[in-house]
Amino acid sequence: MPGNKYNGNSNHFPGRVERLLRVRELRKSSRVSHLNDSADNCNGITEPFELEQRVREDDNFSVSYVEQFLEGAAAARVLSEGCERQDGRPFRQRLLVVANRLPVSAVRRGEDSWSLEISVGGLVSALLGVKEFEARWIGWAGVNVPDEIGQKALTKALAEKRCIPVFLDEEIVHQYYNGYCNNILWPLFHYLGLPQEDRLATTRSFQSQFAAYKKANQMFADVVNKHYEEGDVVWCHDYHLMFLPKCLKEYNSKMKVGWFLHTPFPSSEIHRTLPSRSELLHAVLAADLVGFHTYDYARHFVSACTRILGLEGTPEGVEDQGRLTRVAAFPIGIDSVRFIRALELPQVQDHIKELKERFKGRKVMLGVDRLDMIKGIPQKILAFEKFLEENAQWRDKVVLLQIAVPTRTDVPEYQKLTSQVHEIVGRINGRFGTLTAVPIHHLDRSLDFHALCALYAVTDVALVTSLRDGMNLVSYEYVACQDAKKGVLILSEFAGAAQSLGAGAILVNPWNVTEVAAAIAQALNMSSEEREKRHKHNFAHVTTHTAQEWAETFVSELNDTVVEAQLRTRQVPPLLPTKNAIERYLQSTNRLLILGFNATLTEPVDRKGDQIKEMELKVHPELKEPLTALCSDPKTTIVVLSGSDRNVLDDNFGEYDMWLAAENGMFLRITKGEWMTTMPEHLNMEWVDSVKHVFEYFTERTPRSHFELRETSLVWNYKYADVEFGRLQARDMLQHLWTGPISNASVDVVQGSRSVEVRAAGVTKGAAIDRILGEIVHSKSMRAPIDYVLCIGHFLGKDEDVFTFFEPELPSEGMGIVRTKATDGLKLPGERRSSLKISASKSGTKSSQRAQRSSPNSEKKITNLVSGSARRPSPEKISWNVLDLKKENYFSCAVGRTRTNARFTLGSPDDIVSFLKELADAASPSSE
Ligand SMILES: O=P(O)(O)OC[C@H]1O[C@H](O[C@H]2O[C@H](CO)[C@@H](O)[C@H](O)[C@H]2O)[C@H](O)[C@@H](O)[C@@H]1O
Ligand SMILES: O=c1ccn([C@@H]2O[C@H](COP(=O)(O)OP(=O)(O)O)[C@@H](O)[C@H]2O)c(=O)[nH]1
Repeated sequence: MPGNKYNGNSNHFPGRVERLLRVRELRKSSRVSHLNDSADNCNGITEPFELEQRVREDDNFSVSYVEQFLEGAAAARVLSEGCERQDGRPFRQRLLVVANRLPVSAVRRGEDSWSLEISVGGLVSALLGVKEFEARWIGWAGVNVPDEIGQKALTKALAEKRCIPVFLDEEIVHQYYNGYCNNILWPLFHYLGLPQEDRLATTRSFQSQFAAYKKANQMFADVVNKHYEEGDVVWCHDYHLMFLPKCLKEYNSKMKVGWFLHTPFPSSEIHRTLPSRSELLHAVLAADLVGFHTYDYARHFVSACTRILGLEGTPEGVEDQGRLTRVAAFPIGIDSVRFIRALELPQVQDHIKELKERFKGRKVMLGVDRLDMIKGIPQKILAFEKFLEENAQWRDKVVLLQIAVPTRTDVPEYQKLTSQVHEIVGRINGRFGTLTAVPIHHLDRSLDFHALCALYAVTDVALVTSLRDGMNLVSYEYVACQDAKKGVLILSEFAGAAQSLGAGAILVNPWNVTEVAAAIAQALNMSSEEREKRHKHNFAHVTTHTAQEWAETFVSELNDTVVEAQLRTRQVPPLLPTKNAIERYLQSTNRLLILGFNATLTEPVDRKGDQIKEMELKVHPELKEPLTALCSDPKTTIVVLSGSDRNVLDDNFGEYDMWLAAENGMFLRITKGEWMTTMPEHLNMEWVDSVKHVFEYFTERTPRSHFELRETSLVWNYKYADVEFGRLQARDMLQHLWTGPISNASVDVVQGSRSVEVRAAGVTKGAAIDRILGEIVHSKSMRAPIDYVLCIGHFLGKDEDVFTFFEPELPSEGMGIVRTKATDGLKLPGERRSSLKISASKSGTKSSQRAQRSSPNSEKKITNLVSGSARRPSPEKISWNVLDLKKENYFSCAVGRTRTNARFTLGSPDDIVSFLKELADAASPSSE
């Protein structure tokens, strides 16, 4: 195959980790040199100072911060390492960030005037921390703009902030954002289950919401496509845009597309309840790189793809027909410097003073959450109530400040939550409050950045009790602002942050109100030494694992994933050049077509796999005509070479005029004649009973696995069993076969992707082929050599020796098969061709000799193996080149595999059908 092992290319391609380590080093040294450059800067303004200066100068801090980010002040240094444009200027990679929400929400002030306010939420906070790229942000401005004047004016206002709007009308927002995103995906991904469909009005059924979701995603894609320039990196964010990678790749398969999920990805058992589960997974898999906050979420995603879609999960990601979607964990961080520096600002200091005064003599606990059911606000307040109940001495000495930012207020579940929280807070304040003080201060609003930083800095304990949370940046921000006070973080074990801040925090199960109450007591009573130790640990994490690091790592892995895919593609043989294969076929005089059966000529089955249907192999109904036509051509010999047993081939191909080679060529029959065996005479089959016991044992213990007892092999198949259990069982089985009592038997154990096969040693399709050829040549009384070979199949690695058997490009030395290079006068200078000399007195004798060579234990004679099968009598001695094959006339083709020895590939049996139809049409007498 071009570019495969025969090329002997010894160039060293650095592996993925090697490449990523290099990029990381470059990034680090670039940062050092950047800092040095900045320090040497004559006006002395380094980037953070510049930011701070702007903060001081600008009342509207948030918008200026957005501006600072979007102006790409620090530009794309990382990826520009070593890359200069021809004009010597550094290459700047553009990053298109695509998220449902823009970092600013628009408020209409007049027909053509708009003001912009920063959007609240973890995604916005994190991405604003990313300053290394020349970024454009594409998203929805959070407002319906039906008129053209308004749209134009808003587009212009946003363009100044390097934001590009996607205009979604009210109905779409209702069905896509409030409906599918926030009423279906959001609760499902946070383990809150799906809403009952009958609770929704008919216009809000799953179907219509999903249709709106797809439509909205296409609208985002249209805007990206409009602004995309070659070389850009497109980074899609979150559950709102799971369809986007697919839409983008359909438009331009070369686009570098990454997708990152900010929420948890739930266990596959939860995801599989979603009616559109498969479509969504496939759409995400169109991306080059898929990222999650934690390894757990990544693992759940891969497992959903293997269990629901039946794809292969590998340590790198998910593989579908040779294409890999890389899946990995990229824990997000915050721009810690921004918080640390903000604490020094006079307005923040003023806030801090005020707060200290206000809560003098009391310990202050803080909760900052969007008012969302995933944040566990009711559970938090109930735990606080329990704490007050059990610790009367603390009642007038502690206060809980709960900032509950209103969010998704159009969704009924969120409205209900607001009332529920108000009710509980009222009850507790009524119960424990005094005339002058209440234990809970509950605010239904957001705070500005400075007020938030001040709160983070003065409070003694932060209480994060999310029932599930993708990461939870509030916990990071709290730690960043606590370097003076060293407050305690109580953190839900169900927040992604628990994996990174778990060492320093007190981890709790938020559902266990008693445990949380105890954690509150522990935090309030903690010694300063312990607080310091815990804080130090988490502070180190928060200040090193920043939002910048997160984005740089993601984008550099995305770039690298594309490089890796290109390297992989180079190793993948090209698609079968069908036109050329047909042309060469028409020009040749003695053609041999070797066709596999299973997954080559079989009827397509539903992707999920219907076990009963699939186990009964059926030839593709559309192949009837082309096969009949091709078989009737006297210049063409067709052999179906399969692992299946004789009955299966009889049932499927009995009506055609062709050769059937069952059990990997151990039995051969021309359809007009009897079955004969080409089996080596002394093939040892004494192991069969022992292996059968082993297979029975594993089949009994592995639901939905089955085994097939053939005459020369046994196959245990676990394709329909639980994939992970099946693999474990296969491992156990293989261990036993390799090391147990039958390990010395003369067998080969062949591992398929979801099967284990045990065969007599030396039995392969390649080993059988010259015996088969001998019989065919003899039976057809062939006198002219075969000058065209087409060999197509979905073969196990071990059987791919049938591809190499005919390979004119291969040196003949060292091959276990009898082949000679053509040396006759027909050979032209520089011409490569394969030839096969049949020189033994009978093909069967030659075959059995070879089988003996490859299996030292095969001296025991095979007896009565097949009743009713005749061993062919010796054909008369023939000694001539039966094969005279120019490389241009050899077409080996793997079906549905990309790692192969074949020269070419085809994707599926459907492609074979189209090709054979075309071939038969071209060869039919009417088209001549
Ligand atoms: O824009 P909204 O619908 O009002 O919601 C705000 C954001 O909430 C979610 O944030 C998540 O991202 C954070 C950063 O990665 C993470 O720390 C947090 O755990 C997540 O809940 C949502 O994923 C965003 O899309 C929303 O913008
Ligand atoms: O009044 C507020 C309350 C919160 N936040 C920000 O909202 C984000 C919340 O992110 P988190 O990851 O904790 O949860 P999410 O809301 O994204 O689910 C944090 O960056 C907070 O600083 C804010 O800007 N103003």
